[in-house]
Amino acid sequence: MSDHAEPLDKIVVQDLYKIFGSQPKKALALLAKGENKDAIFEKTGMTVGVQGASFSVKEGEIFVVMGLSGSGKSTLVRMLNRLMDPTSGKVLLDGEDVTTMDDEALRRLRRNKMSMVFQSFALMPHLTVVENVALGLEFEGVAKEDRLSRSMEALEQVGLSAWAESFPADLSGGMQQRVGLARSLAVNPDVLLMDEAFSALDPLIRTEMQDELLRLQEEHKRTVVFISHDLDEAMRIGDRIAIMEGGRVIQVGTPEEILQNPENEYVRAFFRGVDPTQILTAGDIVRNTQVTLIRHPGHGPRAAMSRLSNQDRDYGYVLDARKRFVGVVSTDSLKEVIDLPKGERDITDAFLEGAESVNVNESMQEILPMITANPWPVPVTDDEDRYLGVVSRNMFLKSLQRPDISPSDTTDGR
Ligand SMILES: Nc1ncnc2c1ncn2[C@@H]1O[C@H](COP(=O)(O)OP(=O)(O)OP(=O)(O)O)[C@@H](O)[C@H]1O
Repeated sequence: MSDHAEPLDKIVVQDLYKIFGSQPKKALALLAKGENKDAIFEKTGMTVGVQGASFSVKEGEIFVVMGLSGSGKSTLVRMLNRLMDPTSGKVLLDGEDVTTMDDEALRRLRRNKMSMVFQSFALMPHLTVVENVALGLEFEGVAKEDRLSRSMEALEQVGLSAWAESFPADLSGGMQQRVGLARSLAVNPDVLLMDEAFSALDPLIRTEMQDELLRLQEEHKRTVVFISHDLDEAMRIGDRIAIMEGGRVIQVGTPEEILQNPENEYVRAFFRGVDPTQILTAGDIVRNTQVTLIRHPGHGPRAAMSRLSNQDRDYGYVLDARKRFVGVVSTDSLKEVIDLPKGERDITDAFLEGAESVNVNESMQEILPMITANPWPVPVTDDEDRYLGVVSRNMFLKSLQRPDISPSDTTDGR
């Protein structure tokens, strides 16, 4: 039983379509007949922006929408707050249908619930930083004192309160992007829509902004829909990723799920570019706490079994008397051994194949195939073959989000 209730669906998208052109119905009819985007454009001159998108975004998660240029990411996300009107389908926010909202309801939605951060937005050079942040609120008709205090709060959240009275020209590119983020945060939205918000930044500042977003999430847990065409970014910040191809959402899942089970060649091609694995070693992310260690010899299968069951684990690591890692046992295999005639019941019989250990210095690139192929975590040993801990797929993926590991301080040979 879990202590935590499942997060609620914050946004539910149901069979959403966007056709650009004068006769959308004609294009929808052709889509229904199974014609594809290119054929429809050729026959009718109409462009299929998004077709049949259905998914939900959970409260508090960072949901990344990823895909090649022209795959429909921006169109999809702009329909969430009705910057674009869908041709058909529904978008529910907290159960309320956004697609049927009138102008007043839409204004309220954008003022209180959903705000959008763009890749490039113009800061007014003659306005101070805090006035620039307040601009969004002014636009939404918020009273002046309220505007300034909310803007100061937002600047504090992005670490720029000391710059409130400065002018944009005094700020670096990264700081200016923070001002853009602060502008959206000032609305105090439940939902942040971020359209390639960090793509124009140089790589170091981009990583810094990703960390900033993750830090803000720890404090506030907003629901974030983040468009990116960059897998590293998606894996680093995304709780789940939706992959778009030719207007369709072809796969939604955690990075781990997609990595393990890519829907098609297009998705696989994205994940071929997984790069951060090259800069992390197993030792960087090894963790001792997740496993139960079983001494061998000395513990019979029954004792090992009870240790595992006591801790609610399906597997344990077996060490020899000198604490060297010798293998893995699962409860299933232990059960089989317990059924053997007495005298033959050795824990060794229960060792699983494939739980090869890796050295602490091996890079994640090298152990990634093991991590994806095996259902259990991969044990990590030091140069003297002493067991140190395990690396699991989950930890590997999580490690991409760890701000304390930066590419510059993870080197091979540590
Ligand atoms: N206003 C428009 N009028 C006509 N076609 C459009 C319009 N906006 C987008 N499209 C088309 O819809 C499709 C999806 O475009 P969209 O901008 O949503 O893709 P994207 O994945 O966000 O691309 P990018 O990464 O380049 O921003 C493309 O074929 C595009 O040409």
